[in-house]
Amino acid sequence: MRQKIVAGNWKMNNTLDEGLKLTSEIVNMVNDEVNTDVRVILAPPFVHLTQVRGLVKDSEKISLSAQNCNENDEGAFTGEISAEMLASVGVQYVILGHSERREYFDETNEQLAKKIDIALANNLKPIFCCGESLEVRENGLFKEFVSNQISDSLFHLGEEDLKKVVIAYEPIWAIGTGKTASTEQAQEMHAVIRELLAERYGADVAENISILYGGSCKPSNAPELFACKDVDGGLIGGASLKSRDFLDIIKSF
Ligand SMILES: O=C(CO)COP(=O)(O)O
Repeated sequence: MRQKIVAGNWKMNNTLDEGLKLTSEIVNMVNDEVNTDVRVILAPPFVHLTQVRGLVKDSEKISLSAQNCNENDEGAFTGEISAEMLASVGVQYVILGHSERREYFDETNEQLAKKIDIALANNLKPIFCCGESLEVRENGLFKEFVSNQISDSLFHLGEEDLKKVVIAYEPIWAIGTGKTASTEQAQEMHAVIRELLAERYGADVAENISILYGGSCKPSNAPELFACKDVDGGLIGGASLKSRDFLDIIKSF
């Protein structure tokens, strides 16, 4: 059975107090209401990680993620955070290749391959994001585009490392726009991704990789998205900032 996952990417939102309040609400609600085998992941800003970790560390269902890491081991990279630092404060996952980082910070597939390697070397599980712009969707080349993102950044990995990666398909035209991919569009791309993984790593490996959907996922559309055969959960932005909405999404399986 593939791991079901709902991850909340807070992006650059919440002061520390707000983040801790949100975390406490989520911890209580997950304890009280969630009895399925879904893994809940919180990805707060870097400066919240240590204290959020204090609140979630006793929860069997909740894990902690960072939103990025640098591709180098250590050194003169002012303002950056290494994978080793994240591991040292108890972080278990790291989001890599989010479209906002690709767009605003010019992250390339090649750079992301290095980030994936350094994350894995420090026992962090990458949540690797991929997804096409509206322009690429409309010119019809979206399957090739997303397949290239995945093969360029992940296909140098051996099987054991690839098994530790979670993939998040986030069509850029659906992020923060209120415009969700239809279930057909989501399922179609998730199946393309799984088939690509099967061709490179074999059907058994592909069957066990969790592929999350992201982009305007909310309580009203999560049930139908999560019911798709190849959708194993969601990477949630805006709706993860409200505990009730986030919980309702977690309970949508
Ligand atoms: O980018 C996302 C999660 O990483 C999705 O954001 P929204 O859920 O706000 O559209």
